[in-house]
Amino acid sequence: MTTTDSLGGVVLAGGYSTRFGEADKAVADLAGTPMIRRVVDRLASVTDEIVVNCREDQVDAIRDALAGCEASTRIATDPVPDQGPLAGIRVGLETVDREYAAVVACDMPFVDPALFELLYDRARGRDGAVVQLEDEWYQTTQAVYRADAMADACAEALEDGDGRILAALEKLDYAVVDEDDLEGISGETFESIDTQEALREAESRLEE
Ligand SMILES: Nc1nc2c(ncn2[C@@H]2O[C@H](COP(=O)(O)OP(=O)(O)OP(=O)(O)O)[C@@H](O)[C@H]2O)c(=O)[nH]1
Ligand SMILES: [Mg+2]
Repeated sequence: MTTTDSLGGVVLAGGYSTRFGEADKAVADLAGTPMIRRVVDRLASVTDEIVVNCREDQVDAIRDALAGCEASTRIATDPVPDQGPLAGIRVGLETVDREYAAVVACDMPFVDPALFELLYDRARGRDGAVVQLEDEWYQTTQAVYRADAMADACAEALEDGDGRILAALEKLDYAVVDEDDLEGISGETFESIDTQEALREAESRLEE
């Protein structure tokens, strides 16, 4: 991994989207554009290298969904599928060639790129920056991490048999960004589309 002053990006797409039904939510159409493409396009405005993590059997469909994207993306597949998001973060961060990387899940089509600028700023000199909303979990799938530190922490947590993203985070020196720091950031940024119903609801808003 090299040290540059630029930010890389990792898009997590290796899950089975069971709440979504038969289809893969990563490539699901949201108002004419696949969800993952929306995420990549937004991430591309603040990063100069994007790695998509998924399973081997998703590669063709994801390549199709990203065809013609302005941002060039590399795909890094899970050596073993279904090991949880922590394993996906590890693969993505081991592949990305930047000191810091913005990590975002493929089902967050309204992700605000400005959030990553804020998180990158807070993360510098440390191992990462993560938002904690009031009374809520850390937003670990929309965060900035020092790639090698978080990849190592993920590997250690997985070796310990602890697949929680928080188990990896606890090993890091990370900055916490709270709600008061999010002025100017879109309120929709953390919305994740987990079900067909959520997809339809998001679609109706986009078509308003
Ligand atoms: N590589 C990898 N990524 C995963 C795995 N499970 C979830 N993810 C990713 O982590 C992010 C958040 O996970 P979820 O929203 O629970 O997605 P999901 O697991 O595909 O969907 P559900 O089956 O409905 O929980 C998504 O971007 C997923 O693609 C996994 O086992 N391996
Ligand atoms: Mg899941």
